[in-house]
Amino acid sequence: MGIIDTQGLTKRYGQVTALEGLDLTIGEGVTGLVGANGAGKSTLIKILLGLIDATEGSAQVLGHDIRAEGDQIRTVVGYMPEHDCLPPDVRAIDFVVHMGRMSGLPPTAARERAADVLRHVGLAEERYRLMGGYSTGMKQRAKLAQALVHDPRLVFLDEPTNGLDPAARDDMLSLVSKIGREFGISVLVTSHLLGELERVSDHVVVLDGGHLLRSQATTEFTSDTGLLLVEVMGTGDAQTDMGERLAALGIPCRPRGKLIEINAPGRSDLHDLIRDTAVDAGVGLVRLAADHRHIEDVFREEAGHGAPN
Ligand SMILES: Nc1ncnc2c1ncn2[C@@H]1O[C@H](COP(=O)(O)OP(=O)(O)OP(=O)(O)O)[C@@H](O)[C@H]1O
Repeated sequence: MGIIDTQGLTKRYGQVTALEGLDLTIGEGVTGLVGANGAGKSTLIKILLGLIDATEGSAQVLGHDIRAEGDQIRTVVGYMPEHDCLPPDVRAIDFVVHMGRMSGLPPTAARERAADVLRHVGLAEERYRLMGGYSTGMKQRAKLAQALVHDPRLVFLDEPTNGLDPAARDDMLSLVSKIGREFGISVLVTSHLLGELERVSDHVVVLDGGHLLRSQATTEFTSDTGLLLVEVMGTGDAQTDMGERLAALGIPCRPRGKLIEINAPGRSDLHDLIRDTAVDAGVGLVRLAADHRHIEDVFREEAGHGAPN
């Protein structure tokens, strides 16, 4: 049994089928739930929280049945909704304390936990400001803090990077990773950007038009390509010099950006050869690493076109 299990889960909104016969098992750790806009990600989360009813099928969250035990589920699960839900004329500290109280924490514990989680998400001093004046990144952090205040075993984070610039996006993904690895809370995190969650997820679930397309460990997506990537540094055109020397030794290689891509799988002496060649050429070896595929590459190869995006 996983922390989330679904059997034949189906949701129809009138004529629209948002989820179709979903059979899914999700284990502990960080799971990325990816799919294009409208794939059914938010619908799945809302059904698992008991906020909306499934049309057909059944599901359990941490062993609790979603239809009969919604209250128990909400005491052990946190939820960061996709859309802005923060009252603008309330301070973050008061809001998060209130959410803690709503989840059953006594007043003192709620105040302590609220201060703790706001600090963890990077809103230390700012917690005394009204949330109406917050940037998008700060609002996302406040939403995340309220999802964590009652110390849940599992959190649902719906598009936590939405509307963030690249730096804030990176910060949010690091926070997601920290929740999973340092705090030991299991995470189900959604994104419509297929590759975005690769860095932080142990497992990836892909939805497409309400159907389950894949459910796999991230490492299975990002398998070794058999190629080696080398980066060198030196005076003049160190990359070309190194490439020409390797080619002269019969090593198939070509430039890839500022890297040299080497395609010689199965040569056991390759690492030594590259190191010796760098020494002979008088260049510094900055990087020598196996090349891994990215989740987007897997879909591009399989589908012959772009993956859900
Ligand atoms: N309340 C509703 N009434 C009617 N249709 C809905 C409702 N909520 C969602 N839908 C439809 O159900 C489908 C799945 O929507 P859902 O919001 O679950 O997808 P999503 O993967 O979360 O997409 P997004 O990233 O855009 O939020 C879409 O076709 C959407 O238009």
